[in-house]
Amino acid sequence: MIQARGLRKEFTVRVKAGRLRRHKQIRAAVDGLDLRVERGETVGYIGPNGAGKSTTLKMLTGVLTPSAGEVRVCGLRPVAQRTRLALRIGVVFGQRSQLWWDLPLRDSFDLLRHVYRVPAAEHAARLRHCRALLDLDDFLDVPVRQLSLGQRMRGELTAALLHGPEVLFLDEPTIGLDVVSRQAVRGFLDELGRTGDTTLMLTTHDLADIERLCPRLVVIDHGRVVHDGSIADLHERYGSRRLVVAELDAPLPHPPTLPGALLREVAADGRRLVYALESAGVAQVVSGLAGLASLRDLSVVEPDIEEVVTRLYRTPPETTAPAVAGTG
Ligand SMILES: Nc1ncnc2c1ncn2[C@@H]1O[C@H](COP(=O)(O)OP(=O)(O)OP(=O)(O)O)[C@@H](O)[C@H]1O
Repeated sequence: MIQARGLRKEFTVRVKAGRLRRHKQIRAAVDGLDLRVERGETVGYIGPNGAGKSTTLKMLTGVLTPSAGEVRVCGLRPVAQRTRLALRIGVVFGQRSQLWWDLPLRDSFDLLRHVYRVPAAEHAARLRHCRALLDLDDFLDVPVRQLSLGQRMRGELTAALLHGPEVLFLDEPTIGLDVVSRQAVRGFLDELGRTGDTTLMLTTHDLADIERLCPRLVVIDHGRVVHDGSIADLHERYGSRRLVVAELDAPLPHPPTLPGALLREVAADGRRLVYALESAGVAQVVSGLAGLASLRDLSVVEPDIEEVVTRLYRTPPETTAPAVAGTG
């Protein structure tokens, strides 16, 4: 559904060269991007501020003309075939609206039916589905300008889906939303992704979005892909470890050394030990500990996505290991 090869976008910027002088410099916001996304995939497209995510989405949706490289979405060239492409994709850019500001949401949806020439029955069925899942009924008759951000975002999602797009692009769909709206939007996208009919590509800074929605993560930095794979691949690559946390009835004279596990932490009173699993499994560590001490409580802590993403963003792109191969 999405294919990009050597995709590049340069911008000319003016940089300071002395007290009053400025000279022009060309900067690549996207620098040779290769990407292939299959039908029905959900891809999280993440990276630090200024990495080139929005610029990529703008090239994929035909808003920006690439400086170099090839790109196809639904087999179409986004800029040259923008009108045809618009019928096959949906776009939700958090900062922009595709709704009519002074009209009630319901009327915006109706207008979109005419813009996209969607048969009435199809339109009604999709709208029914979105109304139910996104709880739109309370504010369907309210002018868009009076909606809260969360209500508007639910309206934007509906608007983007009423013509039955094959690919949905979302730029920060949960930014600025309260907890309830965020959960509603996330749950809706999760369901949409699971049905497998719609290909989803979303940018986000919200790690909960990533964990809930994205079986595949493409991470970019300075316009280049630095990781393409699952969250598990990311943990693997950065050596994230599951932790076994043991609470003891009484402290041991020396915290035990266990094969295949690294002692990470001992609480001041010696009753709480934290082991990071290396080659050992949970069962091995637990039975090792149980043979040496009386255990009060045990828990296993999964590796933290925030920690691994922080480490990934801090690693300069030149020194980042080659990307893990994604699907296709
Ligand atoms: N129209 C423009 N003119 C000049 N530079 C631009 C333009 N648009 C983007 N850039 C630059 O390109 C780089 C990538 O910007 P982009 O908006 O794609 O990043 P992003 O990954 O979406 O960032 P964020 O997470 O902050 O939204 C940035 O350095 C930005 O300043």
